[in-house]
Amino acid sequence: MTEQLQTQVCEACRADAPKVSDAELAELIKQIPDWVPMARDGVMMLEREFKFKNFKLALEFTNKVAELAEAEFHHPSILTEWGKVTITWWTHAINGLHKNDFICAAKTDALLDN
Ligand SMILES: C[C@H](O)[C@H](O)[C@H]1CNC2=NC(N)=NC(=O)C2=N1
Repeated sequence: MTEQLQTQVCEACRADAPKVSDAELAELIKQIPDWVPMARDGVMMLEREFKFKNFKLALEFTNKVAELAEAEFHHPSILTEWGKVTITWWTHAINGLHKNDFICAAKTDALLDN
């Protein structure tokens, strides 16, 4: 579980896929420390706010996340505002967190590097 998340790819979302355990979450979150695990309506999610100087930069980042989502065929909630983008990852098929969500959160962070 400690292999670099950024280098991994998502697997197909299956309804019978296992949710990450509390122990796995505690381990995986170490690689994505800026993300906040949270429960909304009983569904575990990972959320992070990204700050930008204006709306144009926020939108450019939004589009990069959209391309990532399509490449991995795993899609987040994206809230795009002036100077801020809030990304929330969870797996709809299992109503909770799958390793895919951690991989995509790590890949989202990597979008800031380029
Ligand atoms: C049909 C189903 O929506 C697809 O297999 C994919 C699309 N993208 C997805 N994204 C996320 N976050 N969770 C899913 O379960 C999911 N399923």
